Amino acid sequence: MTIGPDVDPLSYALAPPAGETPAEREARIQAERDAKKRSDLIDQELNRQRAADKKADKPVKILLLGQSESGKSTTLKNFQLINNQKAFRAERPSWRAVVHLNVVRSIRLIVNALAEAEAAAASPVPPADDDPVYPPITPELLTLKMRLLPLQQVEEALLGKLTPGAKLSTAQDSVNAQREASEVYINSATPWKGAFSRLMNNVRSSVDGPEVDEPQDSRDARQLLHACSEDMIRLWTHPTVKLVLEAHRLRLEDMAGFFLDSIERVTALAYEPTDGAHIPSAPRIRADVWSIQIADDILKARLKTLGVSEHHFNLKAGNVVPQSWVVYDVGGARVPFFDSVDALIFLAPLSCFDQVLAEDETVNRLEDSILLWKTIVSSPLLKDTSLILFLNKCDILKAKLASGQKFAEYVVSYGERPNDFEHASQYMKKKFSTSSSFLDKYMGMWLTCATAMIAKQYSPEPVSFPRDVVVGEALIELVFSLRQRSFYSYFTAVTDIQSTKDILGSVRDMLVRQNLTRSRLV
Ligand SMILES: Nc1nc2c(ncn2[C@@H]2O[C@H](COP(=O)(O)OP(=O)(O)OP(=O)(O)O)[C@@H](O)[C@H]2O)c(=O)[nH]1
Ligand SMILES: [Mg+2]
Repeated sequence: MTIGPDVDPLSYALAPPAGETPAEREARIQAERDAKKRSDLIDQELNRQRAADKKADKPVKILLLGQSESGKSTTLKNFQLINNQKAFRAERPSWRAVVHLNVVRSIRLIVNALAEAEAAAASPVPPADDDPVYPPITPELLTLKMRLLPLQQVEEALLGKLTPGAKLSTAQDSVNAQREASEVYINSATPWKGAFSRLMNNVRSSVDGPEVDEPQDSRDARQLLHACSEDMIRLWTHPTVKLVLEAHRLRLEDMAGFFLDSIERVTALAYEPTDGAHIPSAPRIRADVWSIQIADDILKARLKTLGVSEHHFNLKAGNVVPQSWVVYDVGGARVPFFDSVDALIFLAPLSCFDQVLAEDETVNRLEDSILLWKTIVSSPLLKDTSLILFLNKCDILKAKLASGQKFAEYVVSYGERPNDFEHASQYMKKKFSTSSSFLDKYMGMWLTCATAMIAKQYSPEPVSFPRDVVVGEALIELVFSLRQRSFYSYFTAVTDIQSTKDILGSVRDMLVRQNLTRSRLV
C-alpha cells in the first residue's frame, strides 16, 4: 500500500494491522501497556538521576565557627595547603609581611610594658597592693628602647601597604585590652594578599640584585627591621625584660603570632616564611603527638579576621568525581545566618582554660567557648547541619599542664582528677559532647511530654493539656530532628600540618559519603 498526501504517516505507522483478530488485538494492547510501563520506569529513573546530579553539583558548604583566636583561619589555611598548594605557596610573600607585623607587635608590647615600669618608678604616688612590682629599669634598657622606636615606622609602612581595611589601634588600658588593641585586623573582603604579593615579589628581586620597583617606604621598612634585629634579640633576652613582663603578667610566648624566638631568621633580608613543604608525609607514629616546633610560619602568623570570607576548593575523595566545596571563615565569635550549610566545624581552644575574654575580663574563655557551642547546637537554623568539633590547641594544653599549671584551679568541677593532658582533654570532650546533646538538656521535659502524648493518643476520653505540652510536642520533634545529624569530635592542633591533614581527610570522606547518601534519597 502507498501513503497518499492526505494520510498522516504517524497514524499510519501506529494503526492496528489490517485483519487483526480479537486475540491478536488483546496481545498487542498488552504489549503496548508493558512497553509504556517500561518507558515510564526509564523516565522516572532519568528524572531521579537528573535530580541526584543536580544535588551532587551543589557545593558542599562548611562553616568555621568559634571564639576569636580559636584557630578558624588556621584551619582554613590547612584546607588551602592540602587542596590548593600552588595558590598557598604564591601567597607566601604576603604572609612574610604578616610575620613581620607580628614581630613588631610583640616588641611594641615589651616597649609599652617598660614605659609603664618607668612611669611607676617615677610616680610620687605609692603603689597599691595589687599594682605590679617592677624591677629597676637600667640605662642600657632605656637606650635599647629608644633605638627601637623607629620600628613604629615599619608597622605603619607594612600596614599602609596591606590595605586601607587594615587597622591598628594603640589604645591602652588593662594588659588584656592592650593585647587586644595591638592586634592587626584585616577585613576579609579586601584583597590584601594580592597587594602584598606584588609588593613582596619586587622585594624578592631586590634581594638578589639591584632593586628597581620596590617603593622606597617598604624597602626602608624591611631594611630597618633587619637593622634592628640584634637590638630586638637583646631586648627580648634581657633578664630585666623577663621580670617586667612577669610583673605585667604578659606571656608573649603564649600569644598568637609569637616569633621572638626566631628574630634572626625572620628578619633576614632573604627570609621566606615556611609553609609545610619540608614536612615529610610519612605516617606519624601517634596521631596525638603534636609538636609546636614544626608549626610553620604561615600557620603561626596571626591576622585577625573581620567579617566573613568565602573560599572555594575542588575536592576529590577516592574514585568520586571532584566536588566543589565552599569553606566560610567567620571572624570572631559571631554566628551569622547561613542557609543550608552541610557541616559546621566548631573550634574550641582547650588551652585557654586559664584565660579570660579580652572584652569581659570576668568571663573565662573556656567557659565562654562552651556557652557558644551550646548556642550553636541548639540553633534550629543549623538543625540539619553535621557538627564537627575540633578540641583545638591541644599542643599548648599539653605544654601548660606539663609545666605544672593546675587545670582544676580554673575548671573547678575538674576536682581531684590527675593534672595531665589525657584526663583533662577527655574531661573537656565529655563536657562538650554532653552539651551537644539537646536531649540531655531537655530530658525531664521530654519525658513529661512523651507521657502526655501517649496519654493523648490512647485515652478513650479527650485529654486537655497545659500550654507547655504543646511546646513540648514541638520540642520532641526538634529533638528527633537534631538527633539525626552527625556529630564528630577530634583533638586537634591545627598548626600541625600532618595531623590536621589526616583529620580534614576524614572530615572530607565523611561529608562526601553523607552527600552521596542524601543525593540518592532525592
Ligand atoms: N600552638 C597552636 N597555635 C594555634 C593553634 N590553632 C591556632 N593557633 C594559633 O592561634 C592564632 C589564632 O588563630 P586564628 O586561626 O587566626 O584564629 P581565628 O579563630 O581565625 O580568630 P579570628 O580571626 O579573630 O576570629 C594563630 O596565630 C594560630 O597560629 C593550635 O592548635 N596550636
Ligand atoms: Mg580568623
